[in-house]
This record gives sequence, structure tokens and C-alpha cells, in this order.
Amino acid sequence: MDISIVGSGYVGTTIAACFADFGHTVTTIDIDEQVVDQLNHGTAPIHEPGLNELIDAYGGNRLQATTDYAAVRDTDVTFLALPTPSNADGSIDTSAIEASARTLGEALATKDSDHLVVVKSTVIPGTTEDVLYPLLNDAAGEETNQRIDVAMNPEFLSQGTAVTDFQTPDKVVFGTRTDSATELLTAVFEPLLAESEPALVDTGVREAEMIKYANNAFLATKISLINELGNLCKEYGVDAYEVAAAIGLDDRIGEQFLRSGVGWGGSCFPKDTRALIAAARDVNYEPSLLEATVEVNEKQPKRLLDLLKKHVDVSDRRIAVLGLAFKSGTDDIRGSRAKPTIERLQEHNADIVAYDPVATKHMQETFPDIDYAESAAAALNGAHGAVVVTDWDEFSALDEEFDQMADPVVVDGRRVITRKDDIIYEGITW
Ligand SMILES: NC(=O)C1=CN([C@@H]2O[C@H](COP(=O)(O)OP(=O)(O)OC[C@H]3O[C@@H](n4cnc5c(N)ncnc54)[C@H](O)[C@@H]3O)[C@@H](O)[C@H]2O)C=CC1
Ligand SMILES: O=C(O)[C@H]1O[C@H](OP(=O)(O)OP(=O)(O)OC[C@H]2O[C@@H](n3ccc(=O)[nH]c3=O)[C@H](O)[C@@H]2O)[C@H](O)[C@@H](O)[C@@H]1O
Repeated sequence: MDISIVGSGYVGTTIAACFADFGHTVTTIDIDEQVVDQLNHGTAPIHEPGLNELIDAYGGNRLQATTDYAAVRDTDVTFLALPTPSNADGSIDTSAIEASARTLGEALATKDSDHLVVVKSTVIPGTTEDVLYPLLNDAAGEETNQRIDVAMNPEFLSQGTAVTDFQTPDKVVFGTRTDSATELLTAVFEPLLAESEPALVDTGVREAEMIKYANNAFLATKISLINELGNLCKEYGVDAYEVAAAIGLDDRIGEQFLRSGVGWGGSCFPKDTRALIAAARDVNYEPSLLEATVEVNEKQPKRLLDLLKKHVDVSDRRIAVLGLAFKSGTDDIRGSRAKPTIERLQEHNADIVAYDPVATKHMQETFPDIDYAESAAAALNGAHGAVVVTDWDEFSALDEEFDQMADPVVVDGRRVITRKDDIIYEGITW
């Protein structure tokens, strides 16, 4: 099948590479010429395990990239994997996806066969059918004889494991208006459905849009709940990880996403929870639990520093921040809990030295005035305290490095530190 994909970020590039691997012919479209050049030269524009191998194998042949929307005319279906960031009030900014729908509609005006446009981006219920569908058809013009249909196919991959998550999902959701759209999507995903046998959810467009938000809201709330319980555990001298391990044995609860700590970040949980809260207010519904989910998350970095301040006066003291990425395995700092942690340390006039194996360059753009170390050892050397914000494996190997601290106070926000002897060690929820 001939597939086009608009947007070559985390989602667009991953699905492009995997669709090519299924045997489809794929054309990606992006406004960023550098991204297009990279793909055509067989290089992935983002860092994801396994992605470079696929792009290297198919880039420039079965997988072509362009900035020209005209390429969609030679394809049967177009996936939109465009950003849906937050407006100032938390609602989603649909400007990129709307602009793209207009350009896509204009390009499809001269296509003489049916075309399916599938929204992969995370959008509030109604966006695909009430906003994008009319835009596409208006831009395509009345005199065209082709029929444009729309569908919604939410994506559940996580950064750091994007390729394997996409190839072996728990479920695939088709939100469609017509049987022909369902049939076409089934043909696109046929190799994946045959190989991994995920649950197939065949539903309506609005339901598919809502399933994506509900999925992320549930996961974010699950983490906030274990963080709230974890905070309480700490007050009672109870280890929250022992409690989590036990409650996770109940199939109704499940063992995943029970790692308490300094909170959730990333490109999606923060924006999607805010978007759902804004959407709820739009329909005059007060989303109390979602608000509490966000509120608990905002509190965790403060708790981390309160624990540090119990042992150290941070003012004018060198404090090490270990980990800047929003989670291990990525250089992405969007929504990272390191940001509020650094801001709060700055408010207390700490002399901050930060370290991350891969995310330093990005954080330097946000905080150009703090020190950045080349290694965790260098960050800890002479520090009066350290906070751990990201669950990088290499932090669990730290040992003698703590002996080089001026005051060996370590507050762990991710339960990664294994050395406990001869240091003052505090876990955020244990
Ligand atoms: N990052 C993730 O792990 C996941 C993201 N999502 C959702 O998928 C959507 C895309 O997210 P990401 O891939 O992370 O975005 P991203 O920010 O990594 O990439 C977006 C790409 O779209 C391009 N672009 C922007 N406007 C364009 C236009 N008018 N025409 C062509 N290209 C354009 C940008 O240059 C960029 O390469 C969002 O709605 C997000 O919520 C869903 C599941 C997972
Ligand atoms: O919509 C999206 O973009 C994606 O958002 C998340 O994926 P991602 O943000 O890449 O990463 P996660 O592994 O979910 O971690 C998110 C945050 O939660 C934190 N987390 C996760 C799990 C846990 O037990 N505790 C915890 O604090 C992580 O440290 C991280 O800051 C979802 O897991 C994906 O299913 C979804 O597709």
C-alpha cells in the first residue's frame, strides 16, 4: 500500500519506519527541510532505539521524505502526526494540524480517487470530524470528484521504547465513520495484527479521540495516586515500594506505573491532562480528580527539596542535580521534573551543578546560567547535597563518588541509588 505521513517527529518517524518495515511504500512530509534531508539520507531525526536501523534500511528507497504535499496524491491514505501543544489556558493548540489539513485538502483537489486522512495526533473529541473534516473538504473544493474520508487512530507508544511499543502494542484502535475506512486501516496494519495479535478496538472517531486522553489521564492519575500514598507512607516510616509491590499483585490494580517519586513529565502527560481539564471546563464540567492529579504532581519537586533542606542549608552551597531528561532513555526535557527542581533551588540561591548523560544540551537552552558537569562524579565532587531526578541506570552504580561530596546528603526522587552506607540518604516516598 502507498502511505503518506505528515509530521516526522517521535510518532511520525516511528510509524513511517515501521510501515516501511511492514512492506508498504511510505512518503513522509515535513516542513523542516533538515528532517527531510536526514530521512532521505537514511538517518533518523530523533533518537529511539532500533529506529536508525529501520531508517537506514528503508530511507531513500521504500521510505521517501519531502516537503511537498503534492506527494499525497500518489498515496491511498495520509496519517497526520503533527504536534498538538498547549495554549496558555491548557487547551490544545490545533493550528499546526489545521494548517496541515488545509494544505492537504488543496493537494488532494487534483487527486481523482478516494482518500483517507487518519489523525494520529492526540486531539479532543470532535476535532477530527467537526474541525479537520470540513477544512479538508473545503480546501479540496466542490468541483473535485474524489471523496475524502477521515478516521482517528490514536498512538500509545512511549518515548525510549517507541519502535517496540509500536510493533507490539496491547491494542490498536480504529476510530472510523465508514466500513471502507476500517477496511483500509485493517490492510495498513495487517502485518502487525497478524504478527503481534493485539486487541483490535473498532470504534467511532470521537470514541477513539477520547480513548487516547482517557489512557494518558488514567496513567498520570495512577502515578499521582501512588505518589500521594507514597508521601503518606514516608510520614509513617513505611516503604512505598513495598506497598506498591503488594497492591500491584491485585490484577485489578496491576504492577505497572506504581513507581512513586518526583512525579511525571514528558511531552504528553502534562499537556494531555491540561487539555482534558480545559475541555471539561468548556462543557461546564469541573474535573476535580484530574485537577488533583496535576496538583499532586506539582508538589513532588517541592517535597524533594524540603527533604534536602532538612539536612542542608542550600543557600550559596553547591547542590548537584542528577538527571535532567523527563525519564531515562531519552534526551527530551519537555515537562521534566528537573525544571521545577532547578527553579526552586534557584529561588533558594543554591549554587547548582547539573548532570545528565544526554539531555544537558537541551537544558542549557532553558537554564544557561547554571553549571553543567561532564559526569555524575564531577557534579558530586565538593557538593553539599544531591537530588536525583531521572532514573538513569548509571546512577545506581554510583558509590565512591559520594565520598567526594563536601556533605554527603543524597535525596533520591527515583529510587535508583544503591549506596546507603556512610551517607545521609533520603528517598522521597520511602
Ligand atoms: N511523543 C510521543 O511519545 C507521543 C505523541 N503523541 C501525539 O502525537 C502528536 C505528534 O507528537 P510528536 O511526534 O511527539 O511531535 P514532534 O514535535 O516530535 O514532531 C512533529 C513534527 O511535525 C512537523 N510539523 C509541524 N507542523 C507541520 C506542518 N504544518 N506540516 C508538516 N509538518 C509539520 C514538525 O517539523 C515536526 O517534525 C501529538 O499530538 C502528540 O500528543 C501520541 C503518542 C505518543
Ligand atoms: O501520549 C504520549 O505521548 C505517551 O505518554 C506516555 O509515554 P511517555 O511520556 O513517553 O513516557 P512514560 O514512560 O509514560 O513516562 C511518563 C512520565 O511518568 C513518569 N513515571 C512513569 C511510571 C511510573 O511508575 N512512575 C513515574 O513517575 C516517568 O518518569 C515520566 O516522567 C504514555 O506512557 C504513552 O502510552 C503515551 O503514548
